[in-house]
Amino acid sequence: MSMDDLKRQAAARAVEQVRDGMKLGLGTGSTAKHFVELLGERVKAGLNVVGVPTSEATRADAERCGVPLTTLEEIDRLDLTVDGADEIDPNLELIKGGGGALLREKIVAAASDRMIVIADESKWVPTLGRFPLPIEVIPFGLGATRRAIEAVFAENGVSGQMGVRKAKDGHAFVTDGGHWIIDAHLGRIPDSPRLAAALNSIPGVVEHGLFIGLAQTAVLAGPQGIRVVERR
Ligand SMILES: O=C(CO)[C@H](O)[C@H](O)COP(=O)(O)O
Repeated sequence: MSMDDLKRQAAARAVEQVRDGMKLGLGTGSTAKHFVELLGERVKAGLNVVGVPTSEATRADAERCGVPLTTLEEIDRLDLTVDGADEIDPNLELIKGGGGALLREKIVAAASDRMIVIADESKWVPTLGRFPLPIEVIPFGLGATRRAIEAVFAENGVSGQMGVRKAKDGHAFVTDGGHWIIDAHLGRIPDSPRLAAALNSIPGVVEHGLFIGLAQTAVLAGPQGIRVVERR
């Protein structure tokens, strides 16, 4: 079974949690894309839902699949967000942002009563940090922001190479919000809630990929089947 088959299986399990009338957050990435496609099939069969997309890519996918869309201006809260992740630890803390959509993903997850994270088993880790931590920054004053990030890393006992993410054309990758992303190769983040709070305090940091206390459920698909982990 391919990795993509596993991602689709996790997405299919999450679609089972969707009820008629729900307001949904629609994640970004290859796993979330399966969810949008499967949701679109149910909408065509008569399911009544609305979704808030977490990226322009997901907006395009949802439109293609016939999933009705709304915004967080038009509605106050979402019932459920389903999104992928780059890493998931046993406390259901996450690293997200490999696809560059972390800012909208976090806004949407925080506006949701429940978040289900869907992934293949390879995303499950004992400790976050093997995947480079994405940090979304304002391009202005980048040097100062980088130094402030380095100082926060030192205070939190982590270190590693940092680089501005590049697009395929070699220029800086620009997020949907018009910002840049620094990827920090930390290897291991012993206290992710503490690091997350410290990064939030840096001027110039718009958002970071540590999702703390947001996911209630992880649906992990592996060769042996599906494992569902609930927040303790
Ligand atoms: O955070 C994300 C995008 O910003 C994605 O959810 C994350 O990168 C996982 O992607 P995939 O499902 O393609 O492995």
